[in-house]
Amino acid sequence: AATKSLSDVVPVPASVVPDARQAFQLSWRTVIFTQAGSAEAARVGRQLADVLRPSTGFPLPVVPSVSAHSGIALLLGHADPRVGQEGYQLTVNRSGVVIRANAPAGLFAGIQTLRQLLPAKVENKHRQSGPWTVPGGRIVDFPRFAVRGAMLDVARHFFSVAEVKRYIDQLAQYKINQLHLHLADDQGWRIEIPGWPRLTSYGGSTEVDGTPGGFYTARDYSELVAYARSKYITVVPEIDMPGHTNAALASYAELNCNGVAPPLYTGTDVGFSSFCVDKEITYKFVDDVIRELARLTPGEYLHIGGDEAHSTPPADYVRFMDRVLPIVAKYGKKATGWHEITKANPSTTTVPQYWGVGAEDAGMAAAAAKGHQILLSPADRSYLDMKYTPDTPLGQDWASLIEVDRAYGWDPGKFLANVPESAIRGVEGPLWTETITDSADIEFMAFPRLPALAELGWSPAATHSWPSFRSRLAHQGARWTVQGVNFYRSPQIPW
Ligand SMILES: CC1=[NH+][C@H]2[C@@H](O1)O[C@H](CO)[C@@H](O)[C@@H]2O
Repeated sequence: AATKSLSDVVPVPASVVPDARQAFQLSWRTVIFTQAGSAEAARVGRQLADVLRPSTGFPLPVVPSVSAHSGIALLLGHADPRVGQEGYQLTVNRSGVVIRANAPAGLFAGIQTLRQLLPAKVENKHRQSGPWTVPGGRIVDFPRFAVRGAMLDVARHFFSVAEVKRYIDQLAQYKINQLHLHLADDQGWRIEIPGWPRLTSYGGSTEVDGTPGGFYTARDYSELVAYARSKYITVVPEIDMPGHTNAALASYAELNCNGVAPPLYTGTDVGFSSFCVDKEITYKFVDDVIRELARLTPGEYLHIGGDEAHSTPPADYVRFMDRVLPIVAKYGKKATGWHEITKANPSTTTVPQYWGVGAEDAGMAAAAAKGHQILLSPADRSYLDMKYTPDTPLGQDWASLIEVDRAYGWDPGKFLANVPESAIRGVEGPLWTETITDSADIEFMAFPRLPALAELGWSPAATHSWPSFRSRLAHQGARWTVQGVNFYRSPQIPW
C-alpha cells in the first residue's frame, strides 16, 4: 500500500513538513523507548504497544531510556514552545520516530497521530501482514482551543461503564479531552448520593420508554474518571437544576413544594419540573449532591445544568442559582452550566455552555465582555442527536438536520456575534439520548460528526478545508470498519 501522507490525520496537525525519503518501517527490532523516570510516559508507551502489538505481531518492548534509539521514542522536555501542555512534535526518519512533548498529555496526543500514520489494519486485534510504514518528515502540533469535548446523556437512557469506556476509547483517538456526563434529568438519576438512596434505587430505576434504567455507584463513577484520565480526558459531571429534575422530585416527596412526589417519567417532554426554590431542604439536598460530586471528580469543573427552567419563575431561578453557585465554590470547584445560567450572577470563572440555534442572541456577547469563557455547543451544528437527513432512523430534528458538511462548515472563533476568539474555551458535541439506546446508536450519531468537531476545536483555522477534511475522513472510515465502529456512511464522503 502506498505510504500515507504525513498530514492524513484527523484532526489535521498544525504544521507538517513531509520528507518522503525518511519513511520508517516498524520491525521485529523496533523498541518503544520512553522518558526515563516518567511513569506516565511509560504508560503512554504501553498504550501505544497495546495497539501495535496485536496487528503487527512485533514484540515492541517498552523500555524507559533517556538516550538515542532506533525505534519509537516518547520523550519529555525541550519541545518546541508552540506545543504547550497538550501538543507534541513528531519526527520520522529512517531510524525511527521521536515524539517529544512538554507534558505526558502531549505524548498521548502524539501517539494518536502516530496510530493514524500507520495503515488502518494496525487497528486490527489479529495479526496482519505488513509493511508497517510511517511516512517520513516532521509534525509540530498543538490545539487551537483548550476544550474539545463530548457530552453523553446517560439520564434519558442509561449506559453501562463498559459502554462509556468504549466511547472514551473512540473519543481519545481524536484528541477529545473532555467528557461531560449528563447524570440526572426528568427520566433518571444515575449516580449514588450518600444519604439519598432513593435517588438511584427509585429515581434511577427506569428511563425513556420505561425500560430498566440503572445507575453508577461511587466506585463505577471513579472507575470511569480514572479510565478517562488515563487517556487525558477530564470528566465533567452534570446534575441539571432547577429544571429537568423530575427523577429527584419523584424520589423524595419533601423536595416538592406541595410535598407530593410526582410519578416517574418515561416520556421526552422538557420544562415541566422544578426544584422548590423556597424550601431549605432543597439547598441541603444540593449541598449533599455537589459535595459528593466534588469528592469524586478531580476535574476543576462541575456542571449544574440550568437549562429550560420553564417551571421556575425567572426571579426564583436567579435566587436559586445565586444560592447554588457558591456551594460549588465552597467545595473547591468551578461551575459550568447551560448558557441560561448567565441570567443569574455567576462569577466570571463560571463557563456558560452555549446551546442556541445559530448565533442567536443568548447574552453571550455580554458574558464575554464580562470575562466569561464560553463553551460552544450550537444545537444546529454540534448536537449529535440531530438527524443527518430526514431518513436518519435515530435522533431528532428540532434544531436542524446536520450532515457532515454542516457539522464541519463553521468556525468556532467567529461563530458568535461580538464574541472574540479569546472568549471561546472550546467546543463540545452533546449526544442527547431520547432515541439512543446502545453503543451502536452512539457510534452512528457521533461518527463522523464528532471527528469534525474535534478538528474544529484542535486544528488551526488556516487548515480548515472541506475537500481536505472529507478525504481524510474517508480514510478514518477504513479504521472504523476495522474497529467495528458503527458509523454513518454519509454520501458526502468518498469512503
Ligand atoms: C441544553 C438542552 N436542553 C434540552 C435541549 O438541549 O435539547 C435536547 C435535545 O436535542 C434535550 O435533550 C435537552 O434536555
